[in-house]
Amino acid sequence: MFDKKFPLLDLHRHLDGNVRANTILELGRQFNLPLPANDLEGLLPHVQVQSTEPNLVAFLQKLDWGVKVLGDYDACRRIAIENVEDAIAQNIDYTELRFSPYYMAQSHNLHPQGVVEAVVDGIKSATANRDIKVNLIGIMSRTFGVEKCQHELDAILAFKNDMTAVDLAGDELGFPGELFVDHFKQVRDAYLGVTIHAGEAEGASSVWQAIQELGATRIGHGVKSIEDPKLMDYLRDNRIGIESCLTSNIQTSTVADLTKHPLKQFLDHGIAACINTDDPAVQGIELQHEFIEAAKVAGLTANDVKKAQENALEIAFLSDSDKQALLAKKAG
Ligand SMILES: O=c1[nH]cnc2c1ncn2[C@@H]1O[C@H](CO)[C@@H](O)[C@H]1O
Ligand SMILES: [Zn+2]
Repeated sequence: MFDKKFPLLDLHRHLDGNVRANTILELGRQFNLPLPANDLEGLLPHVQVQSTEPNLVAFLQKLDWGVKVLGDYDACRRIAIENVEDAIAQNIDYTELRFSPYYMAQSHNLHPQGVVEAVVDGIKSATANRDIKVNLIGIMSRTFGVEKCQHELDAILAFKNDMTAVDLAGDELGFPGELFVDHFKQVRDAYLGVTIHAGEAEGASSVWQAIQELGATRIGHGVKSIEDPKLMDYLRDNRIGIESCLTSNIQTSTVADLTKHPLKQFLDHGIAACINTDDPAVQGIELQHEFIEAAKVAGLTANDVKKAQENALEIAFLSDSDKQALLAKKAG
C-alpha cells in the first residue's frame, strides 16, 4: 500500500534487535555457548515475541540472546552485514541502523569502541556498490545507568564521523531522561543529531523533557504525546519527527491494539510521523508488513501512508542533497 515510486525508509531499526535466529544458533555453536535450544523451533520462543509482552522491560529481554552470542568483533561485523542484507531484501532505499555498543560488548567483555569499529566496518563493506544508503545511530542504553552510558558515549564519539546521531533507549521508567542531560550536551557539542526513545513507557512529560533538556529533534515512539494537546501542537509547529513503530507498541503493551494506535491522529494533526520497524527479528515482522498490513489495521489510508513516507524523508538525518538524490533515484 506504499508508493513504490517514493523512497522507502526505515529510520528506527535496532541493529542489535535484529539478529537472525539462525545466526544466534550458529554463533552459539561457534563460541560453544549453552543456548536455551539447539534448533530453530526450540529457540524461537526465547528470541522472538510470540504474542505480546506485559511491558517494555519484558519485551526488551527478548533481545538478550542476540547479543549474548557476540563472542568477538567478527561476530559484531557479521550481524552488521546481515542487517544490511535484510534491509536490501525489504527494498529499503535508506535506513538508519541504531545499536548500543556496550549492550553488544558486555557479555564477552569486548571493548565498546572495538564493537563500534566492527559495526562501522561491516556496514561499509556491506553497502559498497549496493543500492542502499545506511547511516548509523549510536545508542546509550539507559538501563546500564549514568556512568556506563558515559563510557558508551565515549566509544560512540570516538567514531563520531561515522555516526549521524545518538539515541537513548532501554528502560524509560527506571532511568528517566533527566539523568542524561550532560551526556546529550556532549552529543550536541559533537554536532550529532539527537533522537530519544520517549513517551513509550513514560508519559508526555518525558517527550517534553527529551525536546527541551536533551535537544531531541526526533522522538522514538512518542505514543503518549497524544495525551497532551499542547505537545501535539508543539510537535507539529516545530517539525519534531515521530518515529512510530506500530507492531512494537502492541508487543510492549504500550497500546492495547492497532485500532487504538495514535499514528493516524499524529498524521491528521500534521505531525511529521513516519512508519518504522524497531526490532524486526525479535518482533517477527518486517518493514513491508508494517506498511502494508499494520498500517491498514491502524486505520491509515493510502494518502496517510504516502504522507508517512514523505515525513520520513523530511525528518531523516540526511543533507538536502542526499534527500534529492533519493528522490531522483526513484523518479528515474
Ligand atoms: O522499543 C524499544 N524501546 C526502548 N528501548 C529499546 C527498544 N528496542 C530496543 N531497545 C533498546 O535498544 C538497545 C539496543 O539497540 C537496548 O538497550 C535495548 O534494550
Ligand atoms: Zn526502538
